[in-house]
Amino acid sequence: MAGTKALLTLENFINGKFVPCDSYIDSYDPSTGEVYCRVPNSGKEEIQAAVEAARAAFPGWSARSAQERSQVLHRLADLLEKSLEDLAQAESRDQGKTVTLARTLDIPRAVQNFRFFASSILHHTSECTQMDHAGCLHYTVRAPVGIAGLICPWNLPLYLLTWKLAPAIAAGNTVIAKPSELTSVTAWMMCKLLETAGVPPGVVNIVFGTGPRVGEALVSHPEVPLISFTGSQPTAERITQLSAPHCKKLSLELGGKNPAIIFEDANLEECIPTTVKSSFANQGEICLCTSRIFVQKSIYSEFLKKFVEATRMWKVGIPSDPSASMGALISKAHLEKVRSYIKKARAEGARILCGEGVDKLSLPPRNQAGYFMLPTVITDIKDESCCMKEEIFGPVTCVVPFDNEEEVIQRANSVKYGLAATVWSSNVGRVHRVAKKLQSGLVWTNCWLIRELNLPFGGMKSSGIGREGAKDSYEFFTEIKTITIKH
Ligand SMILES: NC(=O)C1=CN([C@@H]2O[C@H](COP(=O)(O)OP(=O)(O)OC[C@H]3O[C@@H](n4cnc5c(N)ncnc54)[C@H](O)[C@@H]3O)[C@@H](O)[C@H]2O)C=CC1
Ligand SMILES: N/C(=C\C=C\C(=O)O)C(=O)O
Repeated sequence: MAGTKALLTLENFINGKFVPCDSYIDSYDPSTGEVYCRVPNSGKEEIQAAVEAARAAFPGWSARSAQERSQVLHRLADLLEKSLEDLAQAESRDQGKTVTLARTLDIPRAVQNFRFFASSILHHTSECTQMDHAGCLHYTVRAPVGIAGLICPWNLPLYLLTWKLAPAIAAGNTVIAKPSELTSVTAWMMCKLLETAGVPPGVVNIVFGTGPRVGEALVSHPEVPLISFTGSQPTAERITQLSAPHCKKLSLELGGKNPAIIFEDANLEECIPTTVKSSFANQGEICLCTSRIFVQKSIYSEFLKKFVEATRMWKVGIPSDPSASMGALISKAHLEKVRSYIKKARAEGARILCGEGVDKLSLPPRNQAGYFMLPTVITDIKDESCCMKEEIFGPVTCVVPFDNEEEVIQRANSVKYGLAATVWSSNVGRVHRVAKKLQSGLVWTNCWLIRELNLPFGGMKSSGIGREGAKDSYEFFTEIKTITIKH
């Protein structure tokens, strides 16, 4: 345990108050490898207190009109926006990503999440049907489910927390959220804004700590009927097991092994920079990142040469460096895991074209113990290799050739995941055909990560269960009832 004097110490936020905890976990600055923060190591007791607060707040919050709740969300968005720079600096320090990315992606999207659901909650309609022969009118009503449990990962901390929190409270639920123990700071900072925004005590409770301890206490609690989770597949399995005895409603947003399919008629001027970005943005730590690049044989050599050149320009630097495209990975353990995949690829006879073990990474002395690595491109690798099958979740991408459309669709679909794919071609018919046949919840053609928050987001196969978005999140965070009126 590091000396605690200068360390930032977080507290749980329960019933509108910051509450200290009996024990704490060290949290590291990924760019230096030093402990800089202490995160509450909460457990069952803290979850019980949060459940009591959320239960007490539910009748009042759920009885408010959608317009009133919408106004609160708008105020919270405005307050977050005012703190954008502080939040961006904190997110970067906690997660390792560049300040530029936090400033231009993470925090703006957190603000947008509140504004988006503040607006969309006002526009839902319900169904109504007539049954004249029986003299009946049928209609549906929706009601908030109750206390929503939200469990979030470390890669896009405030971005993904607010993507769950905003629709949950907009729909009238009260919430207990558990951020990742690796990245808890911006959630704690957001708690300081809740009262000013007009969020009543107990509506939003944030309990910090590890998955096995506080995460499981939340999932197992009988008064939490709904869990929204983003993270890894093994954790999703555990959450499913613990939820089963209570028949909980589950939304599981999991990993991917996302293909990019690049046909010979692709516009390489656009495709190459976008595919570098889709492979390495946020250090490759986004579930939507590309990690298998299939390139049609006739342009394979040209693509590979230009792609490696462009990857070498994707600068790794300390997170505050405005010219850096990539910062540090989340943890030492994760860095080692990512590196181990490159070792395995090399042992299998694959070629590492740039990055780890090939190029030299230069860092200031203070950052030598940080969790940095270079973006790495692997080729001459078999589809059966673990690097082509498993989610690495780091700055590593594999490039392989293909002959024709049917073959590449079959190969792209040959993994257990089905989250996101990109297709590059100027043939509109082909783009439609291929997109339709890919086993993937999201397909971007000639682009990547252009998000329309109204439409369903989520994966098929082992990439998860359920979808998030305007209508989908509303349906998940509410229960529907059919009412029949005989007249
Ligand atoms: N969105 C995604 O697709 C993400 C995928 N991952 C994948 O997962 C791998 C491992 O990353 P982790 O942070 O370990 O992911 P994880 O799935 O263990 O963690 C995600 C969240 O679940 C919580 N959690 C862990 N065990 C739990 C349990 N038994 N009950 C309830 N909550 C629990 C964690 O504390 C964290 O808040 C990554 O290398 C990556 O491959 C990680 C983060 C996000
Ligand atoms: N769920 C993840 C990303 C979501 C992005 C979005 O909603 O735009 C992830 O990386 O885990």
